[in-house]
Amino acid sequence: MVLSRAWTLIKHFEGTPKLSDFKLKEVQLPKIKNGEVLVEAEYFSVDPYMRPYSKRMMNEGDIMIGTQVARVLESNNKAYPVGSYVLSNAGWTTHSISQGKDLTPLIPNWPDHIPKSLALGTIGMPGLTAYFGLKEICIAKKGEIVLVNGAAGAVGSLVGQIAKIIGCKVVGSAGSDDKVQYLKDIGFDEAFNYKTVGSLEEALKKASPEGYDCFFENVGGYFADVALPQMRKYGRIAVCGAIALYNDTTPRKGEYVHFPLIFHELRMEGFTVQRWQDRYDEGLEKLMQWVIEGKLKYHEHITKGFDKMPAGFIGMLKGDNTGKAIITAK
Ligand SMILES: NC(=O)C1=CN([C@@H]2O[C@H](COP(=O)(O)OP(=O)(O)OC[C@H]3O[C@@H](n4cnc5c(N)ncnc54)[C@H](OP(=O)(O)O)[C@@H]3O)[C@@H](O)[C@H]2O)C=CC1
Ligand SMILES: CCCCCCC/C=C/C=O
Repeated sequence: MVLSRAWTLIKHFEGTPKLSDFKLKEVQLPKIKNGEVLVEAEYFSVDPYMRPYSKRMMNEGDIMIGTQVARVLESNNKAYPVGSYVLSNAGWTTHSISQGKDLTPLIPNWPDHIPKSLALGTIGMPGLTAYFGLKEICIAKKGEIVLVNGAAGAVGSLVGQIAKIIGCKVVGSAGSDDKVQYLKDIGFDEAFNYKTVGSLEEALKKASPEGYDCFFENVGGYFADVALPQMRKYGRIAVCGAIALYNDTTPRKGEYVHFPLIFHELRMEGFTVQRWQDRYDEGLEKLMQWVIEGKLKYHEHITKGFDKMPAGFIGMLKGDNTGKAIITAK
C-alpha cells in the first residue's frame, strides 16, 4: 500500500493566494484493480491558470488542480507499462491511481538528454500555447514586429523565440533587469523592465518607433491600454492571459478598446490552447525539434520539494520565475 501526500485548497483565494489557503493531507491508496495504473510524480507544474480556474473547477477541500510528469510504478493497463513516463492531471499529489484516461504518455522517443520536466513547459502546454497562439491567432509573418509581455515567463520566452525563428523583430517586457538580460541572451531584439521604465508608452515607442503588427498579450490591464494604440494597421492581438488581473477582488475599469480597434483596423482574439488539442502532436514535434536543434533555449525556475508547492505557486504569481516554474517532488 502506498501513502500519497496531497495539497488541498482549504479556502477559495481572496486576492493574492496565501500559504494558509492550502493544507497538506496524507491518503493511503488501495491496491490497483484491473485496468488501473499507479503513478508517482517527479515534476509538478505551477501555472497562472490555477489562480482563475480554481474557483471554476474546484470545491474547497479538493486537491489543487495541476499537471505533473510522473513515472508508472504499478500497472494493470498495457497502455502504461511500469517505468514509462506520463503527463498526469492528478494535481498536487505525489501518487495517484487512474484508469489511464487522465494520463498522456510523453511523446515517443523522448531523448535522454532532454529533461522530462520540459513536458510541462517548452515541450508542453506553455510551448503549445506560444506556438499556436503566434501561428494561428497572431498570424506572425517574416519581417513583422511582435510585442510580447510577460516575456521572460514560460509562454512569453517561447513566443519571442518562435517569432525570431519566423523572422520577426521581437520586443519583450518583463519585471526585472535580470529578466531583461535573459531576453536579450535568448535573441529578443529589444527588451525593457516594465516596473522601472518611467513611461510605458515611451518604452514601447522607443523599442519600435514603427509600432507593432502582432501583440501576444499575457498580462492585461494597463499594459494593454497603452499597447493597443501603438498597433499598426491590420495588427493582430492574441489575448492569451491577463495575469495582472487574476488577483483582483473587484473588477477594474480600463480604457475602452474601440478606438484603436476601429481606426487601426485591428483583430483582437482570445483563445485557450485546448482549441488545438487535435494538433498537439504537430506542435510538440516542432517544439522538440527546435529544442534539439538549439533554436529554442529553455530555462526552468526549479523549486525543490513537494512541501514547497504552495510557495512555488505564490512565487510564480509574484514573478520569481524566469522561464517555466517547476516544483520537483523530492
Ligand atoms: N490562453 C491559454 O491557453 C493559456 C494562457 N496562459 C497565460 O499566459 C500567461 C503567461 O503564463 P506562463 O508563461 O505560464 O506564466 P509565467 O511563467 O510567465 O509566470 C507568470 C509571470 O507573470 C508575471 N506577472 C505576474 N504579475 C504580473 C503583473 N501584475 N503584471 C505583469 N506581469 C506579471 C511575472 O513576471 P514579471 O516578473 O515579468 O512580472 C511572472 O513571472 C498567463 O497570463 C497565463 O494565464 C498560459 C497558458 C495557456
Ligand atoms: C489541464 C491543462 C489545462 C490548460 C488550461 C489552459 C488555459 C489557460 C488559460 C490561462 O491561463
